[in-house]
Amino acid sequence: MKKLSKYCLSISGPDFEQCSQQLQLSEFVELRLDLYSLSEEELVSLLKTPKDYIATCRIEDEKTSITLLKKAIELGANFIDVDIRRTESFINELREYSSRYDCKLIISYHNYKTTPAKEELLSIYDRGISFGADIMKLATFVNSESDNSILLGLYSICDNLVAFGMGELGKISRLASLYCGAQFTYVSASSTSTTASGQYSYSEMKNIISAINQEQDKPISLIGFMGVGKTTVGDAFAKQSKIKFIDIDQEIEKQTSQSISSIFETKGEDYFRSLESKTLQDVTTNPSSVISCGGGVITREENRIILQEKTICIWLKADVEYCLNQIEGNNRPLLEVNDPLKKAQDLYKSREAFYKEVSHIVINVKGKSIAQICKIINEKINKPL
Ligand SMILES: Nc1ncnc2c1ncn2[C@@H]1O[C@H](COP(=O)(O)OP(=O)(O)OP(=O)(O)O)[C@@H](O)[C@H]1O
Ligand SMILES: O=C(O)C1=C[C@@H](O)[C@@H](O)[C@H](O)C1
Ligand SMILES: [Mg+2]
Repeated sequence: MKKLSKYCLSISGPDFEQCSQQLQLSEFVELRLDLYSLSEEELVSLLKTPKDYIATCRIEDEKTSITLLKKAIELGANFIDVDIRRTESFINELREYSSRYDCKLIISYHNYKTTPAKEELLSIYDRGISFGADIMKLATFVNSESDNSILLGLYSICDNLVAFGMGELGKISRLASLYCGAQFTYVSASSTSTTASGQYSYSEMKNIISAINQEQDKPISLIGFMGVGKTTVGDAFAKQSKIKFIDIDQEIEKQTSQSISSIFETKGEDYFRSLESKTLQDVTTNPSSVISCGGGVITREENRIILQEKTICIWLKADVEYCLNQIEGNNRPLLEVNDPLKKAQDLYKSREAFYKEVSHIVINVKGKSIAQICKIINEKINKPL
């Protein structure tokens, strides 16, 4: 089956004109056959839509519902939605009929009053799957924040699940479900044409998700103490993700044709810090990149603001001994003193709070291979959509 849109627009109708108008808004829709008043001809025209759709019919009378859903299956429904409270023969007949076509079965459970306990929801889920559901849908009324946690927590245990809360308090779960593993979420054509309580409108949901994606479309920056692995991990992660790698120290060396040590020696730390700030400012405009920073980048406030606001900032964290051990034999200008361990400890102490303040993600790297660190980065920044 081709990839479906994540937003299933539930068409409220009720007449043909309204249905047709709402249908224009999305590539994936739910046709609520119980909500419309259509002529036979209009119904057939609707069911023949080239859009992807779920056919749902909540008319009590099982004979009428079966006739309508079978028609939808024949005319191109991608899914039919059947309530778990229907008789077994109803579910079996439709499962058998849909399997003859390219149509999947959603078995749905609704509770318009409350969200049952996790164990009860799991047993309903199991029952739906044992009836042959391709997707099990759980929609329950949310009366408290913990109800949202119950619903969203099911995603870590159940596959092929679409679970979300109804009502105002449950609204956020309709969005969050996409980030937990739901294949799609239901939206309405507008705030006045919802088919269930708490639905976002299609445009509202798209705007929120596009804002979240934009927020995630920032370069990744790696910060942390000298020798912790920023350059090595950054380079490896960029190669693996096929995105650009920029190392601020290397960038400065390229631009000045001078080594970092030599800049420190001839022009001093302040001069180096200004070059570092300018370079950071320039390179953070590239969204698809990994930027490895120098260990002291967070000492300037202007840099901290950039890292925090314009990048997804990852602190590679380890103790000073680990870091020094990694750079043994390599010169770092700030550590060319009589007692490098003491100097490094003092530097670390003065910087630790800044690393913490600026970073959005912290990774303890001690004892982890470069590949393991890259895997963790991938998991932590993974974009759901
Ligand atoms: N997780 C790791 N496992 C094994 N070796 C590592 C790991 N991380 C870094 N190294 C090694 O440690 C050394 C220092 O790493 P790297 O130069 O990437 O640190 P850095 O954080 O960029 O330091 P600086 O702030 O001084 O630029 C390198 O030789 C690198 O190969
Ligand atoms: O910790 C620091 O202040 C530094 C770290 C290195 O990456 C270089 O940027 C330079 O040695 C300064
Ligand atoms: Mg480095």
